[in-house]
Amino acid sequence: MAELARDEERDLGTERLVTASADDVERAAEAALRPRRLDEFVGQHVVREQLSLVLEAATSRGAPPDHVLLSGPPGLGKTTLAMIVAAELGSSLRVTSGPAIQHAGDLAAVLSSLEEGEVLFLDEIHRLARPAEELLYVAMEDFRVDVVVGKGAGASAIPLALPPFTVVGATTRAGLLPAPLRDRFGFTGHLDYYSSSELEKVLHRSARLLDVPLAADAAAEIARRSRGTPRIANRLLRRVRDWAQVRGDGRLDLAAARAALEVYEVDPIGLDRLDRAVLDALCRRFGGGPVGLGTLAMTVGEEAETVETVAEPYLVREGYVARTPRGRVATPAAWSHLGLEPPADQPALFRA
Ligand SMILES: Nc1ncnc2c1ncn2[C@@H]1O[C@H](COP(=O)(O)OP(=O)(O)OP(=O)(O)O)[C@@H](O)[C@H]1O
Repeated sequence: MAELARDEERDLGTERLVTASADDVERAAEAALRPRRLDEFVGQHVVREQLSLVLEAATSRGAPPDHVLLSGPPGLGKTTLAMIVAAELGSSLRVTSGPAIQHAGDLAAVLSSLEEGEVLFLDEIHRLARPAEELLYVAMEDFRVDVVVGKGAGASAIPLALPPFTVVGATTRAGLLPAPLRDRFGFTGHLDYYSSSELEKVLHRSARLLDVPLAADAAAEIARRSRGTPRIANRLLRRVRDWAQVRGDGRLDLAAARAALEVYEVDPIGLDRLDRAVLDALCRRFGGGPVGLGTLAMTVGEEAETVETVAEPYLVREGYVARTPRGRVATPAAWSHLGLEPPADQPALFRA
């Protein structure tokens, strides 16, 4: 069920400007903006410092580092960091993902083709099938895969030694990883949402790479609307660039940023049309709630899953909506964002 929700989020999310996930076309556009080395990677100071120690120590020992697990929401830089790990080690990166591996044999084929010191990036590692997961434990710990030959009672396993390599696993749901798999990672880093000033740095760096003039106040405006996520910041930057080229004078200043983001219906705190429709329904139609998810979804003309997986996570994270056992409730921040006064009989939960 959790997986269904995740897929739903991906399918529906790609149509939104403020989604944290990306489709293949966008990933191609992103490639040009990826930091290549650890010192270009903005923010995440703790993970960066810890990872840099792991990598430097391994390099000075002349041996591959411990396996690395990166967890955190989409769009915060897990893939970028995996690429950086390979670059810092001066080795090549092989990329696959949990859903791409249908059978244990697929993973055995990837593992047995690895060369010494290579980095294997396993995205969405929490979605590996159980038999593949078990094969991975052994490969990570003993650098060995057991190749099964024959079928049924006559089947036997032939151990195949692997050269030392490093797995970089990425997951948006570390909690779903079984403990034995989690334990195989010598280093685990959790990526968190970025501050506005970190996102401004990301934006200035991207603007330099795209060769567009980005004013400081425009960068601050875009950063504020980017939901703490570099992927969203870079996407909004590209839309502001479009506006400046077509409707403006090519400069990405504050007026251009505001005008472009108004066209794309991304409001001053990064809410889009659906987010605002949810808040609006909660406050104006249901007096702040509590209201059930199904009713709320029907009111905004969306499926319940869409409201739950696409709009709600950010609204809840930012404190505009609370989920209570009796239903969804608008917080005082939601009322004030809509420019409305909360009614005197607001749920007890939020009365001063
Ligand atoms: N710390 C950072 N500094 C600069 N740019 C960043 C940083 N983190 C991410 N980005 C940019 O954001 C985009 C998305 O990053 P990335 O693909 O690494 O995210 P992800 O966490 O792997 O997402 P997903 O879980 O969807 O695969 C990239 O284009 C990258 O350039």
